[in-house]
Amino acid sequence: TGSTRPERILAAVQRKATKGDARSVVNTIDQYCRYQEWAMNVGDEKGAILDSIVCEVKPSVMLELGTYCGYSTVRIASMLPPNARLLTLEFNPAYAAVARQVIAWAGVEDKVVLIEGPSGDWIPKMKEEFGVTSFDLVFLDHWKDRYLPDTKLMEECGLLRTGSILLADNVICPGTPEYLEYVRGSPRYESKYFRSHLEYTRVEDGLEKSVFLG
Ligand SMILES: O=c1[nH]cnc2c(O)c(F)c(-c3ccc(F)cc3)cc12
Ligand SMILES: [Mg+2]
Repeated sequence: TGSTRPERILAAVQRKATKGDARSVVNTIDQYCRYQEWAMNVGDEKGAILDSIVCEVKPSVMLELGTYCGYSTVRIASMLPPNARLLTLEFNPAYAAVARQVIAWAGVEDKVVLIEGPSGDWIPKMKEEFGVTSFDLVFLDHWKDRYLPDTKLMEECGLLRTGSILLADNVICPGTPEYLEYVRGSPRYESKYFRSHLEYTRVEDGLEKSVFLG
C-alpha cells in the first residue's frame, strides 16, 4: 500500500524543514504543494491575510476548525505569545496523526491542543473539557457544510463574546453560501471579505472576517 498525500507532506517536512523552525515548516509545505502536489492548506497568499488578522487580534485563546496536516496550525502558533493557546479540531484520525508530527517538528506543540473528533460533539464540551470561557478568534477551515451549524453552536454554547472574530476560509471555492448569507445578513455580525486565490492556483477564493457584536 502506498503513502497518502498527508504522509508525503510530512516526509517532505522531516526531510527538508529545519526542526524547531516553524517558518521553515510553512515554507517547505508551500514549496511541496506548489511544485510537487496540490493540497488543501490555506497556503501562502491567504496565509498572509490570516497572519495579519492573528497579528491584529493577538488572541489569548483561539480555535481552528479543521487541522488537516497542521500547516495553518503551525503558521498561527508561530505568531502567538507563549501563554496563548490554539485549540485545533480534526475529524479525520489519519490527518490528525500527521498534524501532530508536523506540529512537533515545528516546535509549537506547547501552544497547541489538537483535539480529534467531530466539531459538533466537541464544541459543546469546550468549556468543561478545556476551561475555555470564550474564543478571541476562530479560524473555520473544515467542512463547508459545517461552517453555519458550528457557528450557531458556538453562539448557543456562549463561546463567542462581543468582539470575537470568525475568519472563514474557502467562502468562494469550494464556497459556503449559507454561512456567507448568515454572517452578512445578521445584525449580530459585522462582515468583511478579503479577496484572494485558492491555494497554489489562480482561481478566485477568499476569507470572510466576521466580528460578533453580541
Ligand atoms: O474540504 C476542505 N476543507 C478545508 N479547506 C479546503 C480548501 O482550502 C480547499 F481549497 C478545498 C478544495 C478542494 C478541492 C477543490 F477542487 C477546491 C478546493 C477543500 C477544503
Ligand atoms: Mg481551506
